[in-house]
Amino acid sequence: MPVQPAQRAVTVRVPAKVNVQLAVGAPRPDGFHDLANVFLAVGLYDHVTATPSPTPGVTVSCSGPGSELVPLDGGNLAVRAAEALAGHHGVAAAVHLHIEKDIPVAGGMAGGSADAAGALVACDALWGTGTSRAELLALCAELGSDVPFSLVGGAALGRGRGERLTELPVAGTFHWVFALADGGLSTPEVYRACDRLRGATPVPEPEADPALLAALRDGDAHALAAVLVNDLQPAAVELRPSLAATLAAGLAGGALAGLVSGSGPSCAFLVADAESAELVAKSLRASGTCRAARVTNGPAPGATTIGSHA
Ligand SMILES: C[C@@](CO)(OP(=O)(O)O)[C@H](O)COP(=O)(O)OP(=O)(O)OC[C@H]1O[C@@H](n2ccc(N)nc2=O)[C@H](O)[C@@H]1O
Ligand SMILES: Nc1ncnc2c1ncn2[C@@H]1O[C@H](COP(=O)(O)OP(=O)(O)O)[C@@H](O)[C@H]1O
Repeated sequence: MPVQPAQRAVTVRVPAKVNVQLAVGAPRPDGFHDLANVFLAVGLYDHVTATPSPTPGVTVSCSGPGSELVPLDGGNLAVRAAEALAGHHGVAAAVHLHIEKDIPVAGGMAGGSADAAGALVACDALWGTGTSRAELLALCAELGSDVPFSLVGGAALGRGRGERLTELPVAGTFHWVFALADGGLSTPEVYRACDRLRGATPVPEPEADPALLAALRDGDAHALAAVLVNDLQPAAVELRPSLAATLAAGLAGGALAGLVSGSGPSCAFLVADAESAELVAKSLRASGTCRAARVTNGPAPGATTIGSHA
């Protein structure tokens, strides 16, 4: 039976992520790095709404914190996603995307990737193109290394440049506090700084840590805290030395462990429970070492359609 297109606007909710392990290999000839990237989706969300447009093409608007930093042209990853889906199916795109931001922009929490995954799912429903999960994942991987995970959510190990996913079992809920920083860090610049800091030191093949996978599977926050690791952290801290004080403030405030989230500059603190999360967030706010502190938890679901509306 042909898929019936939705006539009205479609809204999709998409989560942020933290990398609980980010093992980075040597640079590849194509400029990317092979990774063992253990993603955990957390409950800070952007919302992407796709509305039929009377004129051909893809337009975008954005609201919420940091929206002034989001490009509103073809450089927007959500616009590229809608264009890629239209191209894949040979349909003419005529859509307006609205992004309601809550994921910090350029914060190492995959906000642009989330918006791309959200736009794919929203446009697919709006256009009734019935794209299979496998096709969606392939489109995601073309858009960016982190985009497949934004679609899938939960927890997953990303191999290759992070786009080849194996979903991971997780028991229970892990509680987190994110310390948000003013301004962003450029992902390519952080990878370049990582290479520079390593110099001629031989770089081992990145491998997922079995103890970390077991901690996720067992829902053991103390065990996870002992093995959190981000190979990009020294580079992020070198580019933004103030992150050292942020990391120290979270630990002094009672976090089990802290690390830079992906390429930064957001810092993620794993805490024992929801009550400790509030205390650590309060302590971080009082420390003056971050712009804001947000309490959340994971795993969170991936891109989820939350409604079709007028
Ligand atoms: C570091 C991570 C950790 O999950 O995320 P963020 O913290 O930035 O969100 C990712 O590897 C970012 O993934 P994403 O932001 O999708 O990167 P892409 O658009 O694919 O690539 C942007 C640039 O980052 C570098 N890059 C990215 C992925 C990778 N495995 N190796 C790289 O060297 C390359 O310089 C590339 O040109
Ligand atoms: N929809 C989008 N939301 C946020 N940033 C976007 C978007 N589309 C493109 N960008 C660009 O991507 C850069 C990285 O943003 P983001 O994905 O939020 O951070 P990170 O790569 O650190 O996780 C931004 O500086 C911005 O120029």
